[in-house]
Amino acid sequence: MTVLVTGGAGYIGSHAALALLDGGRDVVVLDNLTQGHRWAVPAGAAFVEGDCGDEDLVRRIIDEHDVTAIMHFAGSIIVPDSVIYPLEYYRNNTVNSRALLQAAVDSGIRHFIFSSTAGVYGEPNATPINEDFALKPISPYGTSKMMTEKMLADAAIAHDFNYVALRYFNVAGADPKGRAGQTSRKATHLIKIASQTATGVRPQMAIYGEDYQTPDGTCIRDYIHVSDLANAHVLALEYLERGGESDVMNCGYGRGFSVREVIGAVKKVSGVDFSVDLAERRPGDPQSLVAGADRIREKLGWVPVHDDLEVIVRHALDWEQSLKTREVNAA
Ligand SMILES: NC(=O)c1ccc[n+]([C@@H]2O[C@H](COP(=O)([O-])OP(=O)(O)OC[C@H]3O[C@@H](n4cnc5c(N)ncnc54)[C@H](O)[C@@H]3O)[C@@H](O)[C@H]2O)c1
Ligand SMILES: O=c1ccn([C@@H]2O[C@H](COP(=O)(O)OP(=O)(O)O[C@H]3O[C@H](CO)[C@@H](O)[C@H](O)[C@H]3O)[C@@H](O)[C@H]2O)c(=O)[nH]1
Repeated sequence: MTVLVTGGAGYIGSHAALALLDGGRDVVVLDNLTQGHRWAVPAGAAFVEGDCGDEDLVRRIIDEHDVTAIMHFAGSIIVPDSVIYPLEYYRNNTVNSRALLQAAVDSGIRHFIFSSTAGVYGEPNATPINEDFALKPISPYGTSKMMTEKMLADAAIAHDFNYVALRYFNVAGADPKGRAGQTSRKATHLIKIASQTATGVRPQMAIYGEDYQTPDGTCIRDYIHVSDLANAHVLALEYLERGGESDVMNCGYGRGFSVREVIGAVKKVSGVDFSVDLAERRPGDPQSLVAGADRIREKLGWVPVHDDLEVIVRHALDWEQSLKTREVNAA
């Protein structure tokens, strides 16, 4: 009765592994460490270094660890990179997910939870975005995730498993106990970058586009605390184990903040008035993404506990400081 967590050496997967372990479950992490770190895998989880697209390896892990459910976080995650390297994104996010799914079906896995994204909606013309909105991704990243959702839906009809695809909006913050956080080698996320700038890791940052049709001209996103998101995965697993129907669910708080508001919050919480430039729009960026977040609350009984931008920012800043100490100690 073990949960296989692909991508569990990365940001969200490591928090989900912690949440599972905190709940008394056994966890095995599979990660190829292209982005994640061995030290980010929580103590208490078994670890296998390898690729989630390696069907034989996955079948072996399922067998050896008595895996009954899979949480699939492994993937390539940077929207603008996907515009430049689309085939790489389809390989890692779609082709490798197909292989993982094949191994799961072959091995009789009954429950599957997938990291999808708000990026599957593209540029919707209404807000908040509900799960039944049309899927019209505007980046290869979004399309690569949408294709995996479609595979899951078809495979769940043909085979004996149920699944939840969780469509994350913008994930941020860090474990409140300081056990995990965002460590990506190539950080692009707004709150991470602003926290790095506030803590002196970067000299300055830029706002990508101030000419959007929003109140202050900058893009709007719905920021969800990573620990609330990790908890949603545990609830989704319990739901599937109760025999819940396969479904897709948005993960967000239902409230949007502009890029300027986020930077203002980081300056306020850190007390540092760092330098911010203005840059061109970034390719593949939708103007506004805010979750319609009723379904997950109703179906999973999910009740977020960190639904506060300043709390998210505080935890992100604390993690950034702890990373600096870690680097000093490692040097
Ligand atoms: N961070 C966000 O805001 C966000 C939003 C929506 C969806 N998601 C999705 O959530 C998942 C996790 O994202 P994250 O922010 O933790 O990213 P991350 O880069 O921190 O973690 C991904 C992990 O997967 C590993 N990995 C990548 N390809 C692999 C492969 N083929 N086999 C094995 N391991 C592999 C990496 O080494 C890394 O540890 C991704 O699928 C991402 O698309 C993230
Ligand atoms: O230095 C920066 C970084 C970001 N932004 C802007 O901030 C907003 C948010 O950007 P970012 O934090 O990079 O997140 P997204 O591009 O919205 O994508 C994230 O959120 C998506 C779901 O909404 C996920 O699918 C992706 O994996 C995840 O990277 C966008 O308008 C960016 O242009 C800046 O202005 N300056």
